[in-house]
Amino acid sequence: MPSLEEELFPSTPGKFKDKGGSQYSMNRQFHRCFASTSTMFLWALFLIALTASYLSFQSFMDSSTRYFSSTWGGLHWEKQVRSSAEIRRNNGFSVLVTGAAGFVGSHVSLALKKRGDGVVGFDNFNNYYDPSLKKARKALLNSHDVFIVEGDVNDAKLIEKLFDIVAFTHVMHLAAQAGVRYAMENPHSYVHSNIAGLVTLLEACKNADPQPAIVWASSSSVYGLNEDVPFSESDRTDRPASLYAATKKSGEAITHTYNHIYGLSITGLRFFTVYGPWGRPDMAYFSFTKNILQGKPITVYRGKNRVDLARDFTYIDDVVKGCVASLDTAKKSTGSGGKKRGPAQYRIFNLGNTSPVTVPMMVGILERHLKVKAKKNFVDMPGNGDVPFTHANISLARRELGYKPTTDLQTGLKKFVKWYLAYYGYNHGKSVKL
Ligand SMILES: O=C(O)[C@H]1O[C@H](OP(=O)(O)OP(=O)(O)OC[C@H]2O[C@@H](n3ccc(=O)[nH]c3=O)[C@H](O)[C@@H]2O)[C@H](O)[C@@H](O)[C@@H]1O
Repeated sequence: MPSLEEELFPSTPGKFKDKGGSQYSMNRQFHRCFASTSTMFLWALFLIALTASYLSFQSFMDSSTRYFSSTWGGLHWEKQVRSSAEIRRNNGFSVLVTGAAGFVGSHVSLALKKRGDGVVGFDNFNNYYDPSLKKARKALLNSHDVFIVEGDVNDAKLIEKLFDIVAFTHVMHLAAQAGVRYAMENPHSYVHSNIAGLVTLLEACKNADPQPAIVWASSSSVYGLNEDVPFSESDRTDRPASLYAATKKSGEAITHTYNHIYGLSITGLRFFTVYGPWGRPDMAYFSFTKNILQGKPITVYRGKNRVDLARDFTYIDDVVKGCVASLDTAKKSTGSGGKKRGPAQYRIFNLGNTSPVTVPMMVGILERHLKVKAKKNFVDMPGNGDVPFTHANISLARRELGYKPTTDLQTGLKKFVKWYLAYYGYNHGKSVKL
């Protein structure tokens, strides 16, 4: 005899043999029908309860994850933000520096703090390159009373909170997914930081009252396949050679929209291969130094017809002066309550050095400073987003910002090598840090 369970939930279709007809059969059908309706009802209830408990569990998990992983909030945290933002000079600024634990961000933060501006840093400490270097930069900034908020530029709530606490006069937006060739490995990280993150930040700036003026990092890579030298701001930038360049170019278009609709004051800076102490380990001069000291070979790319690649390498201190001058000359944003009250400033500047150096020449300078011969493998430039050369025309920045780079590659790399040896020692990664 089949059990009730078997009757209600027959395990095989073969069990339904009675096609009906008899009273007994009709009763059974009625019973079956009633039983299946009430069962369906019970099941529906069960599913609703299950869904509801799943949803509340999810929201509990969300809030608890946020609570546990959150490194922001609370009275002490707010006090740190406020104190870091304190202005200590007449007519000084309070600046939110995104990417403050990064290469350019840490240098700019220090320069601003040293002259008496209030600086609040912001960084997500991601592991694109060794986060311990970012932590070391953070420690350096902390020792100069610059507090770095740990967070992602996509975190709208956190940015909004920062604007609630501090009426930032300026935002120096340097947080980005950098690196030209890595874009082929991890394309979405570029969209996440350089596009989505940028929009989130601009939304917060647009809503802030007063609105800050924004200075942000574009890139020389936007010139892409441009062949007019030197590169001028008015040259074509619609032929990017990498997704990285495309996201920076998009950033220029996006910031223009926010300037046009909401009156945000915008200055975009096209950096040209910035290098120096506390630099980025993913960049060629840095990774070459590491390999040369460890006796490992380096790969030197060559362009078409074996032409050497060249870059307008720009020293960090020169770039910092350009960044600070951009903040100093930025006009106020004109919007409030999400509405533009009048036309706002929109600028783009090249911050380069105006004297390109070939990659093999850069290696030669490193060899001299390191007193070690490099093992060079020359390889044809892979089609991975690289451009053959960059060369900045800086007349506009000179005229409008008083920008005047003073450090040649020889001098700048000497300072870099000195820092590198003090920081890592001669055998980076193989011996104890000095
Ligand atoms: O100024 C810019 O627009 C860009 O400058 C650099 O990009 P890049 O000039 O490609 O800098 P590196 O990655 O340090 O490369 C410098 C040169 O060395 C070459 N290289 C790189 C790596 C390598 O193993 N071998 C090699 O010959 C590259 O082809 C390039 O010509 C930065 O990485 C970007 O974030 C920045 O936006």
